[in-house]
Amino acid sequence: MIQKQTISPSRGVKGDMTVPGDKSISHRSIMLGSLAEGVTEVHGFLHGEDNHATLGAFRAMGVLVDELPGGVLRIHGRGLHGLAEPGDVLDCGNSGTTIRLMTGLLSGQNFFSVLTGDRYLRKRPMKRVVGPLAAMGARIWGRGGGDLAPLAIQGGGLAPADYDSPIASAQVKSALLLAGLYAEGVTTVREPHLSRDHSERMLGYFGADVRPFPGGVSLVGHPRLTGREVHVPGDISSAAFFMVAALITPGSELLIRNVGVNPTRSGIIDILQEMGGSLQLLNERELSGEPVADILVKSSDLKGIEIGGSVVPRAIDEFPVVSVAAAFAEGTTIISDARELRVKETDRIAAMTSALGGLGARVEARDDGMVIHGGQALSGGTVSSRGDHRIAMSMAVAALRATGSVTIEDTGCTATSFPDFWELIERVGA
Ligand SMILES: O=C(O)C1=C[C@@H](OP(=O)(O)O)[C@@H](O)[C@H](O)C1
Ligand SMILES: C=C(OP(=O)(O)O)C(=O)O
Repeated sequence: MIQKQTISPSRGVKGDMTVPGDKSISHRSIMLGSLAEGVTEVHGFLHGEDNHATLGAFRAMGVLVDELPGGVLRIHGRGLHGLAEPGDVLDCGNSGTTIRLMTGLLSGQNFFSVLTGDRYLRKRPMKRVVGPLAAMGARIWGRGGGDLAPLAIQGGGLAPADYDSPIASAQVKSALLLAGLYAEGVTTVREPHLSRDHSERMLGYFGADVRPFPGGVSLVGHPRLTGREVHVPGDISSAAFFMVAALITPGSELLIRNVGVNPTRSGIIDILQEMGGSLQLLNERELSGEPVADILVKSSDLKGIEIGGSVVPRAIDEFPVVSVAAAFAEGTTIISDARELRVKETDRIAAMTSALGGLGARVEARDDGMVIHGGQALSGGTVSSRGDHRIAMSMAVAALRATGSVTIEDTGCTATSFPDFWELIERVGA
């Protein structure tokens, strides 16, 4: 699945498009649909490898899921206590969201399970969920003293959590909330900045008693979840590649329809607008408890800015493509407070510094971010994604404005979050 792609400079990114469904919301729809009573129908589900890993795990625990025409999923919920002990190791593939959220959920089950993943996932830190879940009473074993997958879990007998998370991580928060479903009493998680709140919203949508408050969220254990129809909006993290493509390529005008603009995810819009980007939100509405809009983007002269603090978790997956926007902006962009980028599918600070630098951009890596001196022409050349979907797609965007063709190596990874990325980018002007 290695593959490579060559992209030539573009003469404009134009059209009217949609992006596939939100990856985070798609994961949660399978999880909560499986734990609910009755049927959940999921429209707009993201059929990517990460979400299929989650789907496979629930099927392995006895959940019946039909695939209807148009990619719609019909999940036959088994109720909070209806999952069966899986007969084999559950493979989370490349997906951090799958393994961390499942670790929480499986901590609440009265059975034994083992979670693993691919060679990238097996290097990512799991102590951030294993530690607080163990404090709730879960028994979890893993390599590296419990920090690395495979993880073996003997769940059950949980006490509620009252946890101050040192990092703003929706995966940590969600793992504890999912475990909290199985604890008698109120589970509370606080975080330094608000991370994406899809779990809270969907738990509420399925009937759980969830109470967000400034600085955190509480959940009452043992709820009764009821199956519902879920309409998944387009993934803003996928739309972000097209936003930056249109902004940096002269002569562009692009309408991206039906994008999720939940304020805990829309940091990319704020960042690009502050850089001087022309992005307009049209037709704002709500879909299954999530805000949605169409986004009109026009080519713009961007300028460098300073990025840090609470916007970082609101745009955490967009920093690779933000660094591309910054490379084509006038002046310097400084990204801080983004140390988390070092523990994603790959070290995204190192990967983008090397890929952009390899084409002639002036980029310095910092411990917790990057400094990008924009306005330097980027040449053609060959770069590697390092097996990380967001790096591959960000470099495809950079290639649209390079002075020669750019070959991106190891592009099969885009199937994790955006299987038709290459067709779509070609359709709008690559
Ligand atoms: O909860 C989620 O769906 C996600 C949370 C984020 O990870 P962290 O919780 O590690 O910040 C994000 O990077 C990931 O792509 C999806
Ligand atoms: C970090 C990501 O996902 P995950 O943590 O689920 O692997 C991502 O999609 O950029």
